Amino acid sequence: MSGIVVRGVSKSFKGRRVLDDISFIVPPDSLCVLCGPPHAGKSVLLRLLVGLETPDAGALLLDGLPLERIEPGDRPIGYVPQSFALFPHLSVFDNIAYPLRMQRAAPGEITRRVDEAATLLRITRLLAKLPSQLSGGEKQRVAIARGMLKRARAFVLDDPLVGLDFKLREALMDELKDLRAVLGATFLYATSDSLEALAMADRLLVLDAGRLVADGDADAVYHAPPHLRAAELIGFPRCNVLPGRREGGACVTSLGTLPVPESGAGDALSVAVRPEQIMLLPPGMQPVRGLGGVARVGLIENLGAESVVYLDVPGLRLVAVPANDAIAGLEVGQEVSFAIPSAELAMFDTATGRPAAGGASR
Ligand SMILES: Nc1ncnc2c1ncn2[C@@H]1O[C@H](COP(=O)(O)OP(=O)(O)OP(=O)(O)O)[C@@H](O)[C@H]1O
Repeated sequence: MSGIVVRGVSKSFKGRRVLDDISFIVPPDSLCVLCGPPHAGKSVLLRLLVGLETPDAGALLLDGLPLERIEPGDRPIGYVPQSFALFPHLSVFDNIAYPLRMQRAAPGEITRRVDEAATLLRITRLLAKLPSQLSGGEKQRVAIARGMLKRARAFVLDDPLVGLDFKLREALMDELKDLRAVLGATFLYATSDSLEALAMADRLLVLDAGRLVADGDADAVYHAPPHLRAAELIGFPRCNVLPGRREGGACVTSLGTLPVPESGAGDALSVAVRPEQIMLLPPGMQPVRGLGGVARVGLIENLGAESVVYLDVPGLRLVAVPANDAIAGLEVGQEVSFAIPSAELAMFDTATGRPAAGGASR
């Protein structure tokens, strides 16, 4: 099997399991994003691939080759670590050249390869500068160039855009996607930012507390999350989670009742409601089917292209991103009717986080 294969990998530190039986494949020549909150285990997983840590169990393969048989320094994997720690006393050229010097490459080759990487990352004009003379974004480009220098079939990038302002991140995201295509390489890219993950990913892996809770096409993970934690972790503004309980063939929530078929799921259920699934209704109109009710507008955040509206209902604050024409004239404190069509809602067994089979989820 080509690409990166992670099979049944577990890792503990001092008896505390930080990766629990992780399996996935990054197909060759694709960009796969590993997304998860801080401490999920993303860095540890990438460090296992490059050989900075050793797994307790499981196998890691690249293009069919078991990585444990290859010395860490010889693995054909480029690595952009999270803390890119450039040497402050070395020029940009020497920082990028450092791994090649360690490999005792010939001076001519070093110059050629550094120039090549600098051209790709558009930092040629910075080569003579010291890190202290660079902006945050420029430092990041230098770190990426250094990671890309290796003749590698795969690259792992650990949250390479963390801490940059949004505009720069957007630009670098596009550049990294182009760069991957130019290199024709396999990328595994870790981030804790779910919007970055959705923007970057061909394929999306969601890691939560050392467990893989989603693995699939980014769009599918967003619209039909395979686990409650994936619904909660992917998307901004955050997904609303409505507590419910099974009563016969129904899931009863404080906003109404949904049909739920018999399954192995427990009686405590959670309904995931994306902010854009909440519809504000014109005055006097009541929801016909699905969930809904009357809420007081708690807060309106204008994000430019869209507005986030916080709706207070007894015991619950819902986050909504209504259609633009629905919010015209809306004011804080006002009462509004809202509806949540049931057809697109995902429902989960609260105890396990797994989909409550069938139900209203797609
Ligand atoms: N060498 C180590 N010794 C002990 N614990 C470690 C070690 N490396 C990582 N951990 C622990 O493993 C867990 C996962 O860490 P990891 O750095 O992989 O998280 P992460 O998902 O990359 O988070 P972040 O987004 O904050 O970088 C954390 O609880 C961390 O403290």
